[in-house]
Amino acid sequence: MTSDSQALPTRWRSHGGHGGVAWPVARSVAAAAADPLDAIDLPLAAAGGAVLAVPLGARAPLPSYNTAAMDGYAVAGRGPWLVTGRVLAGHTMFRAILAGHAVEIATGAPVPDGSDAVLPYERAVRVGSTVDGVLEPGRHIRWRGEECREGTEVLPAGTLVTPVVQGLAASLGHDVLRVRRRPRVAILVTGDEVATSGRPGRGRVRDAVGPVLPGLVSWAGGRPEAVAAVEDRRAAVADAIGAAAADVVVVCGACSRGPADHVRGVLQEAEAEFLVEGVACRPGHPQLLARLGDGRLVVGLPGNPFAALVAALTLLVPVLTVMSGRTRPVGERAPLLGELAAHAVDTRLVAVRRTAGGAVPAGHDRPGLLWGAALADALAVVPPGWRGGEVELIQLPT
Ligand SMILES: Nc1nc2c(c(=O)[nH]1)N[C@H]1C(S)=C(S)[C@@H](COP(=O)(O)OP(=O)(O)OC[C@H]3O[C@@H](n4cnc5c(N)ncnc54)[C@H](O)[C@@H]3O)O[C@H]1N2
Ligand code: MOO
Repeated sequence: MTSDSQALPTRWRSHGGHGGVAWPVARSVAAAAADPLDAIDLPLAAAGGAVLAVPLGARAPLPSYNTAAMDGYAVAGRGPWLVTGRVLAGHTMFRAILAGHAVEIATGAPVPDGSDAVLPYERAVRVGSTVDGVLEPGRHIRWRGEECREGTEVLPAGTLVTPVVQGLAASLGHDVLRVRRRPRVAILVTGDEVATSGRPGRGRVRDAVGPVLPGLVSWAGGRPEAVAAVEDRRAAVADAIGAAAADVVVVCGACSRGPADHVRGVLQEAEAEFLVEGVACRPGHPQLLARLGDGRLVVGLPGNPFAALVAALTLLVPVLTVMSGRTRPVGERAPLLGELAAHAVDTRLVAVRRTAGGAVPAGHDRPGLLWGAALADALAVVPPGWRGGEVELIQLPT
């Protein structure tokens, strides 16, 4: 939750024309509408992308035994040393050696008690069964617990479980991680003109939003259900929303005010609480956020694909970020380069590429096409009346 969201009323309504709540307010209302989900235990391999619900601790000292850091000889006392055997990684046959003795040792093998150092092969002179060299006490041994003591808190709660964290957790002896449950997201795509394969013919348009949402949802911390196509009939939209077993239901299309735009009507009939109903931004103003009586959140996205992407980044991503326990990103700012006119009352979301000198508009960012967004790596947030200078950048899904 951001500080600007705390004093906000819970319900915001569009106020005529394009109108709608200010874009930054919509984003804050979305974040404030969600709470982190419960903590669950997941097998290590399945925990990627979730957030630690509790700190990650070391279940063993690391290394867990005195370990050879080089291939060579573990030596005890002063040289030359009598070589009494060989110990490889994974083998523990030499518990201890006496002063004047050495064992050949592989990197990763347990160093026998009594050893003073490991003498690497490169520094060793072997003659028959004796070896000699300059003893550097303590060298080339990773001592038990020197990297991390048992019980040490290594990562705080709230850390995103990345592949690197999964590797670290394995080193520390974890098989299961306690993480925040990731929100389940149902994805409904409406529109009788929408086709899911082939070349779009007359009166048909390829679904360009269904292919975006699963990746965007995962990237933002959620777990997408399979995309479901929904007929442009009120009962079909109502049934699909009603039956969606999810924490968040995303509906694409049918969010405006035309004869086939059923989402608002269905939500009104269900006595949903409207939290955002129209946002003063371009593109993407016909977007909405509502809470159903059973607590599920519904995010309505406009049908135009770039407008849908903008709306998903405005409402859906903050909701999923909070539910999944992730940290909301600190607003990145950069100068906006090139000729660009702000809108008088609406926030513009402009597809840009980051460069060393600032953000450069990618062009091709009409509401109906994802061309500009596909060329871009961020959206520039251009406030109404902006006259130049730095703007906020929001990350596009990767
Ligand atoms: N009287 C008004 N009409 C419209 C307004 C308005 O304020 N008053 N806003 C316009 C804007 S802006 C947008 S955006 C659209 C949003 O309308 P809907 O959310 O109801 O979306 P649809 O009407 O279903 O579709 C709009 C457009 O996008 C195409 N579409 C739909 N779904 C997909 C998809 N999955 N993939 C690709 N393209 C899709 C659809 O064919 C339409 O061309 O409303 C305006 N009208
Ligand atoms: O706001 Mo619409 O979303 O421009 O195409």
